[in-house]
Amino acid sequence: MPGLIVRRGVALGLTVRNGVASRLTVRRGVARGLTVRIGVASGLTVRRGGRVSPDRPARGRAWAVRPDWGRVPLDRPARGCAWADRPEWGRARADRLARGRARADRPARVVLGLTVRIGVASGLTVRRGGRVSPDRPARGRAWAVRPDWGRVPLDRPARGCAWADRPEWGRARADRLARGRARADRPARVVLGLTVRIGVASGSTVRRGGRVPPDCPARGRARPDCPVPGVCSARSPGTGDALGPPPGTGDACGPTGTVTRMADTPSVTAPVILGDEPGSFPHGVLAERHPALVRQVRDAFPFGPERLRALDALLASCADGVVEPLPADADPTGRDRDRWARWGMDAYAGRSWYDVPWLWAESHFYRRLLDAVGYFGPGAWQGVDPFRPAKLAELDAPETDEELAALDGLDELPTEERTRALLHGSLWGNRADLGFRLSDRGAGTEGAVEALVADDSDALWSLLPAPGTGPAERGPATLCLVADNAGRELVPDLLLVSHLLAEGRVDRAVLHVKPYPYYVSDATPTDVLDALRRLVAAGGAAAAHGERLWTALTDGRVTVRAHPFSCAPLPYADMPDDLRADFAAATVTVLKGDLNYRRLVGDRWWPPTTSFARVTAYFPGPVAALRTLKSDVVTGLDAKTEAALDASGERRWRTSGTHALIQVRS
Ligand SMILES: O=P(O)(O)OC[C@H]1O[C@](O)(CO)[C@@H](O)[C@@H]1O
Repeated sequence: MPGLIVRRGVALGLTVRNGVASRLTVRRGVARGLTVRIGVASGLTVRRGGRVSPDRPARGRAWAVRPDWGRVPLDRPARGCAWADRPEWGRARADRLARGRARADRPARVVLGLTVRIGVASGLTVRRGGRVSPDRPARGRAWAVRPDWGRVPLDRPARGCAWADRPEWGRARADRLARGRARADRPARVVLGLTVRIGVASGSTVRRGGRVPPDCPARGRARPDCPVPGVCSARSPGTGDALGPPPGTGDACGPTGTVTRMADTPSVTAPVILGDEPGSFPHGVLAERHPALVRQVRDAFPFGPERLRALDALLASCADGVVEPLPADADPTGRDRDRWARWGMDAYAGRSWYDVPWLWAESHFYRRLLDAVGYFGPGAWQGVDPFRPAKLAELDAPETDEELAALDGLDELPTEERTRALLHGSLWGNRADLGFRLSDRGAGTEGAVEALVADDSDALWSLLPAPGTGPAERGPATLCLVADNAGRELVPDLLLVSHLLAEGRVDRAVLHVKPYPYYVSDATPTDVLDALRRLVAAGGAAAAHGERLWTALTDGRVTVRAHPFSCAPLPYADMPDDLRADFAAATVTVLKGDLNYRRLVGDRWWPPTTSFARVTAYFPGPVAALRTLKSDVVTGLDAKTEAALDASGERRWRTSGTHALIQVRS
């Protein structure tokens, strides 16, 4: 219903947090501060499509008011009445003060806000080694104490005694509460901290336009009978794609245009990972890896002036610019532009690459890179995979020869061991990722903790029929394997499929690959053919697998699918109906790799002990993840494993690819 919504509210909150962590320098200090911020902002956002995500200030929870000029992104106020309010004049950024309910405050048109903050912080930091500047914190200036377990990055407290304190258990993040003196608090190893927060926030939001559920605007508090987190426009016929809820939230549109949580999706959620924290892994991917990739592709082909200009423009944009709509010539059919519009382009165009969900930004980068090289044509470069030379080089590498030759020895092993070896080959094959190698020079260090941080392989095997039982006795068993990288990952994936077919543990396999080159080495149909040829040409046991797969492809027991959603910048919770039906029909769906994992659980700052089964409850059938850890998101760890990883001193255990997991939801 088009309309006007006015919201007002006041929230009071008190948070007391404390923590102790251990190792290394000693700093002591007490800071007291009082900040009063008053902001008035007005801005105008023009959107097409009229989608409005209403505010969801839950009962008893504070919410954020952000007086930004112009663009207003997500506010995610903390659980337990912390609040977020950052009156940045200029580029608006997301506040992620703590885990908790997310609230989208996007299409705000006029925002008035008043925040009073009172803070007391005291702390003790112990450091060994490293460089310590004892003269800061200076008298009269507050500084931040952050009782984080694990990595402690930059704190930049505000001028005039503002203070930042964000006791996240898990990965610490930068606080950039305001411009002002920065102070590096990095290699702290022992941190004791106590934080008291007292907050009062009041604000009002006025919105015009869009579709607003009339029963939801709360006064002071949201009404408990107002569970609708977003409003949908009509479904786009034939695509199955949902329109309406903020892209990447995991919400979906029901057929009537109302928003529903995906069935069984846990109501508790966590902040979406963004790339806006200098020094963080996602930021490094956007700020360093992407420009490096553009340069690499630029040097690898004899592109003409037009392509070179496009690559240079992408180089300038991807590190410092904003997301731009797809140009008209990027997609002669127009279909892809429509898809990207549904996948969030309208909401994100004009925003910094760093301020949109990291998954979205990263995925979109690859789409732009293909535009720049002329992949979508028309022209001589149409359909030329810019990553193919690297993929082929990997297939031809001596390491691949060695791995294929080792297959000959596998036949000696009992079936169970062979099955395990092939599963692990496929799992660890995920480390062979060309994009990842661009920046991961430190990977390879084995830590004190078991490399496999979760192992549900027994549960995986229990989903498949026992070897030797035929489909006549128990109905056909179908494996959906959602592949990840080509080359040295795809080869062991194919070997696993071939083995399971040979053992009679699956009768059919559907191999999902990407419709176009993506994340450097992700497998496309062409890469499947290259891998198959490589197997057949290798001789020995490898060739036998290659021939078995060849036959299975020709008789339909193995099929290859390249669904457009495989290159969508969204979580699987937003998958369209036809893909959902595919997964629903499978006996089990195995998702390979890091990117698929991010999309499966949602690319969010979950506490690592969050139940994998809960966050994947929306998935339409039994699902397994085989992944080496190459980005921050992780779920399903037991508390002991998490503690051991944090205590291990391997600061990059989430991102270095040294650890892996096999997780299953039956
Ligand atoms: O090939 P994979 O395992 O999906 O890994 C790709 C991953 O690599 C990264 O680009 C970083 O290593 C992540 O952003 C992404 O999730």
